[in-house]
Amino acid sequence: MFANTPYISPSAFKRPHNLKKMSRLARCCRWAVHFQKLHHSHVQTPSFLSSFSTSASASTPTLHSPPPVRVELTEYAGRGVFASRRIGAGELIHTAKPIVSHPSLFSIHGICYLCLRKLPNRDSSSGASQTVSFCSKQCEEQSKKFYDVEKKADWSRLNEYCRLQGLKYPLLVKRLACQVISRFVPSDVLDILQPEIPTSDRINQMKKEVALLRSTIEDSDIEKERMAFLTEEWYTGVLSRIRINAFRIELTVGSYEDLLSSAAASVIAEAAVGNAVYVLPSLYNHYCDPNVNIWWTESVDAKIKALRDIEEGEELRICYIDASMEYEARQKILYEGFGFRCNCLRCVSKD
Ligand SMILES: C[S@@+](CC[C@H](N)C(=O)[O-])C[C@H]1O[C@@H](n2cnc3c(N)ncnc32)[C@H](O)[C@@H]1O
Repeated sequence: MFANTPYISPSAFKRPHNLKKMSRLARCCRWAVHFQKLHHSHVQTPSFLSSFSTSASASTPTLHSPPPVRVELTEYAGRGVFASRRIGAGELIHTAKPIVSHPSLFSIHGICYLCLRKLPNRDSSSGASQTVSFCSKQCEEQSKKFYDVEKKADWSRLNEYCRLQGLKYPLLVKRLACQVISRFVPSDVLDILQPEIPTSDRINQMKKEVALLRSTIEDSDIEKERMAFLTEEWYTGVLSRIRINAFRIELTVGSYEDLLSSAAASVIAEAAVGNAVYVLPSLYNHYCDPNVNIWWTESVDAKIKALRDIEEGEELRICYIDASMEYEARQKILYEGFGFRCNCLRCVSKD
């Protein structure tokens, strides 16, 4: 299983030339240590750690070969993902399972509560009295631990808060908190990801949210000591990482019926079925003319595919936003959402 985690180049650990490099190095070392801690942890190993798979051709993924990538420090953006061999256009580079996922409140009754797969004959927008469902015994089994915790509490206040404010990430934190309480993942599972630096407004908002989350869990019969991790510091750290690293999951259309319902959903609300955070996909940097693409077909399991031929040693980059947007709009969203100004060739030529 550990063999399937991406390779970190030893050169990333050698002869730092200056302090900036040393601090980047320290972050990279912490990341490697986290992988080891997770691997040796007595906590049940979550499925995302064994999820990397790759293939020589997109149609025949093999489960146990490591992906043809390595994680290294870049000159401009902390860590990045690089090709460890030549990769052909169209090749499925790897797949990934999420650390944490949650359906959007709009889709919640029409999709599997764990893998976000569409449930047959379900109208996603129907009544709030409906309970959530799983698409298979396997998803039900995998969710059992955190769902047993979740079922003990009344989440209506948190759901209402998210609905009114148009927020989705507190739902991911709620799910993660239930996973930690049920000992499905350690409380520091997201620490390997880069956090955003929150503004003071955001910090105040997060203080309110953690109070809401704590009081909801306190009102259930979960033992106090199992929620000791749930502090303002934990919530802020987790949400700051989710904000930079969460993916909005839009399933690619499979049938004519799917096409109609996704068209309807995009008019009524939005086409995303939910949000999720992964490990390896979160290490890809952004480029406005990307060489790889991340996409979802029937479930939350992500697929990373080469958009063109990639040489060994080339950095693999995805586009975080809608690449068809104009230069100014792209710069604004990247700066406000991800905290950086893009210097890619398209942006330099203001394309
Ligand atoms: C999802 S993380 C990507 C992995 C990250 N480099 C790391 O070390 O964990 C997104 C963050 O990486 C940095 N980043 C990604 N693409 C960038 C780019 N094209 N230029 C500058 N910074 C970038 C930004 O700080 C951004 O908020």
